[in-house]
This record gives sequence, structure tokens and C-alpha cells, in this order.
Amino acid sequence: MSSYILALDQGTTSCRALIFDKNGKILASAQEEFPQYFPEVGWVEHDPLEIWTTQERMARKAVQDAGLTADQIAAIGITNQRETVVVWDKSTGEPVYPAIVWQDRRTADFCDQLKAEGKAGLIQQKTGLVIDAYFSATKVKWILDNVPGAREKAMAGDLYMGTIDSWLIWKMTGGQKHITDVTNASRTLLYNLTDLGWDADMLTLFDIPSKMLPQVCDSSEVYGHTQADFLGAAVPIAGIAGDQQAALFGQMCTQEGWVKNTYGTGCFMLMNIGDKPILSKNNLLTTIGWKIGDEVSYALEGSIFMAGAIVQWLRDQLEFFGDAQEIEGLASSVESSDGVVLVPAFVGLGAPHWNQQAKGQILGLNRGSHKGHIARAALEAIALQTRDILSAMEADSGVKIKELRVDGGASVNNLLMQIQADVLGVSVVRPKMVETTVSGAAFLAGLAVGYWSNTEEIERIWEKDQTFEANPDRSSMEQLLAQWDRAIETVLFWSKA
Ligand SMILES: Nc1ncnc2c1ncn2[C@@H]1O[C@H](COP(=O)(O)OP(=O)(O)O)[C@@H](O)[C@H]1O
Ligand SMILES: O=P(O)(O)OC[C@H](O)CO
Repeated sequence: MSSYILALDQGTTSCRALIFDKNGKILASAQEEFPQYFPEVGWVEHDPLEIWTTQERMARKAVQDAGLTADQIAAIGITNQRETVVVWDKSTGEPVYPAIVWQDRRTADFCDQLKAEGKAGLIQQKTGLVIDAYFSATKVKWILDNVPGAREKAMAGDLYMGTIDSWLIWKMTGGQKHITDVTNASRTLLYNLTDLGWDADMLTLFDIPSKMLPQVCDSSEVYGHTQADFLGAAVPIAGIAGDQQAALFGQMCTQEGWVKNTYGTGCFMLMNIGDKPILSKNNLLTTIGWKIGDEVSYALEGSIFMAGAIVQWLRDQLEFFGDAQEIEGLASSVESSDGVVLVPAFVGLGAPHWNQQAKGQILGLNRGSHKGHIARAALEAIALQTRDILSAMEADSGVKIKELRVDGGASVNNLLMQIQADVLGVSVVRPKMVETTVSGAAFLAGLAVGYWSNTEEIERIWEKDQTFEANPDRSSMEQLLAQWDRAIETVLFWSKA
């Protein structure tokens, strides 16, 4: 009887489940969006129980659609939106507050206070991260400080905290396992990047009781089994990675200096930097790519908060088109953006600027500017933000890259990929399988149970779809790059008001 891998991808906007065979081919896939809650300006919340029931339904649907039974699933891999955090009562299983999502800015003032107190150096040295509301620690602190009785319960050891992987595994195992993996732990601001353990100084700084923390595991090992009622029989859970690290693995960027960029809601570029962390001098993050056995691979990361989300904004708020894919035709209707620059700082600016107060701007409009120019400027903004990250990454690592591997929902846009190659002056390579996040989770799980024997076997599965070569004439790019740099300066200046 053939066996398969089930991979779960709990993303920011949807829950997905995919079944993979040994050749990395997808047998079935199920996906459903779940509600987003915006209770106040800058706040973003999810209902952890809605996430759980949606994810459970998708897992069952994928197995059913593939015509499989639970005993044909060799292992389950999990990948998840990162930083988003849940605090729950370990006796009742009830979350004490909604999940606070990575995009949520409610703790921005507290972060500014930490910066003013000069804590940035210590935090970077310990965790590889910058001080920003993006990461989990300040969100957990906020829950403990604001939910009546929560801090007392946490001190008494009655509450658990966890990123979404922890929450799902706790549910899937019927409350037996409270775990996470190194990649998710490395996004909390609480995990020591070199000691590979929860950091006592960070726990004190953020006032978080250690009793709440999950046990940190490798990215590929058998952690435990699902309860039988999840799929009909107990199935090993054997892979966990935050979604961007899973994509780095799914893209098989297993060699030092290899880089991938995922174009989803945001854009996340990661470079494999080998077995030692490099602390960025250019405001990038250092994070754990994965840990398999005793081997740890570190990564430099640049996080862009608005990428595909700009396309959604043009679709939903400005009603430029009805479907995201129509942006390609609209942006191709003009030769250039004709001086129009869109800086999508709708939720502040992420790497390398990390400005929490920045607001979006459209600059350089003239009497002839129309939707086509703005649509093209939107695609250019995705590519130009990526260029700022790559420049910082090359400076930090000393590696000059020749090739960028791409994936994610917006990477299907050929015009965007061509603009990206032109802006960076490097080849942009899109694999046949752009579902690299979820395949990364499948690979990690499959390796743990011997479904695939080693990464070389998986590398043979990775297949190129298309390469976008950069226009060798850089002159037309120079103007665009200079305009962008001036636009960023303007946005940063405006944020001081
Ligand atoms: N053809 C396209 N061109 C540009 N952007 C697109 C296109 N298709 C989808 N998108 C954008 O890609 C994003 C969805 O990609 P996905 O990888 O599913 O994101 P996430 O995992 O962050 O939810 C959306 O923000 C959408 O606007
Ligand atoms: O769910 P995505 O694909 O938007 O990814 C979110 C990131 O993990 C945030 O760090």
C-alpha cells in the first residue's frame, strides 16, 4: 500500500492541507479562508478556535479528496504563519484572548520605549531580531497585562503560550504535547539564537513566566502522534517550521549563500548563511532556517509587510480590478510608471527601515497618470522593496548572489518577476512547484520518518519552471532606483510629523 505525506499550512489568511507523494507531486489540496478581526486601528486578531476547526476540516478534506485513509499517511508536517501567538488555559483548552497576529501594532509604543532605553543591542545579540511589535514577546506581555487574571494564572502555571504550530499540535494531540520548533521559537524575541534555548534575560525583560513556554524541538523529528479522532487513526507529527523557513527548505536552498523570496501578503527573503549566525549591520533579522539532528542552518531575513497585499488594496479599496491576476494586464498597458512611485508603508515599514510610524504614499503623479501607472508602480514597489533587502543581505553576508529563487501567490505574475530581475540585475528562477512553503513542511516530516532518505533525494524533485533574465542595460533602472530612494526618504521624513 502506497503512503503519502500530509502537510498543513496555517497561513495568515487561510488554512490549507496538501497531500504529497514521493515525487513531491500533489495528490489533493484543500484550502479555506478564515475571518480576520480588526477591533481597533492597527490591531489584527484571529480566533484560535476558528483556526483550529478550519485547519482540522482542511486536513480531513485533503485526505478524503485523495481517497486515502489515515493509515496511508506516513507523517504530518506543519508550517505556519509566524510570530502570531495564542495564550490558552491548559486545563480547559480555552484561549484567554484571541490570537494576536504578526501584523498587529498595538505594542509599538512599548517597543519604542525599549529602543529609547537602549535595549536594541542586547536583544539583537541574544535573539538576532530587532525591537518591533511584529514579534511574539510583546504580544504575550500585552495579554498578561490586559486580560484580567491572566498574569496570576500564568505565574501559577495554569496558562500555556505558543505560536500557531504549538496551538495546533496541542489540539491535534488532545493536549498531550506542548511543543514548538527552533524556527518558530526564533521569532518570539525570547529564544537565544546561539545557546538554542529560552533566554532568561529576555523572559525577565518581557515579564513572561517560563512555565508558559513550549518545549523547543528540531524541525524534523517524530514529536508525537495525532489523536485517532483527528483523521481516523493516530498519525506521526514529524515536521514543523515557520512558513518562511519552510519555503527556504522547500526551495532546497540548502547551500550557504542561496536565497529565496516568497511573494505572499508580505514578502520574505531568506538567505542560507550556514551553521553560524551572522548579526546584521543593516537591520536584517538573523533567524534559524532549520535544525535537523545536530545540524543547525541559520538564515538572514528581510521581512516586507506589504507585497501581494498592495494588490489586494488596489482591488478592494480602490476597485481597480476584480481579481488580483488582472494587475498584470493593467500594469502592462503602460511602458513605465512614468514617474509614479507607490511606497506601501500601510502598516509601517519592515526591513531594512523598521519604521512603525511610516504611512503609505503615492508620489510623482501628473495630469496624465492613470490606473495603469499606479498598478505598475505597485508591482515596482514590491520589486524595489526586495532590492533594498537584497542590498542589505549582500552587505551583511559578503555574498553577491546571481540567482534568486521565487515562490508564493504573487510569483505567478510574469511581469512582476521580469521587473524583479531587472531591478536586481540577477536571474529570477521560479520552480514548477510554487507551493514551496507547504512542500518544505512535507519534506521535513518525510525525512524524519524515512519517507525520503536524505536531502539529495529531495533536491532531485525540485524542478525549474522559468528563469527571468535581467535586462543587461542598467541605465533605465538607475532612474527608477534613484526615484525610489528619494520616495523612501520622503516617507521617513513624513513619519516624523
Ligand atoms: N497574479 C498576481 N499578481 C500579483 N499579486 C497576486 C497575484 N495573484 C495573487 N496575488 C497576491 O498574492 C497574495 C496571495 O499569495 P499567498 O502566497 O497565497 O499569500 P499568503 O500566504 O500570505 O496568504 C495576495 O496578496 C494577492 O493579492
Ligand atoms: O502567512 P503568510 O504567508 O502571510 O506569512 C506570514 C509570515 O510568517 C509572517 O512572519
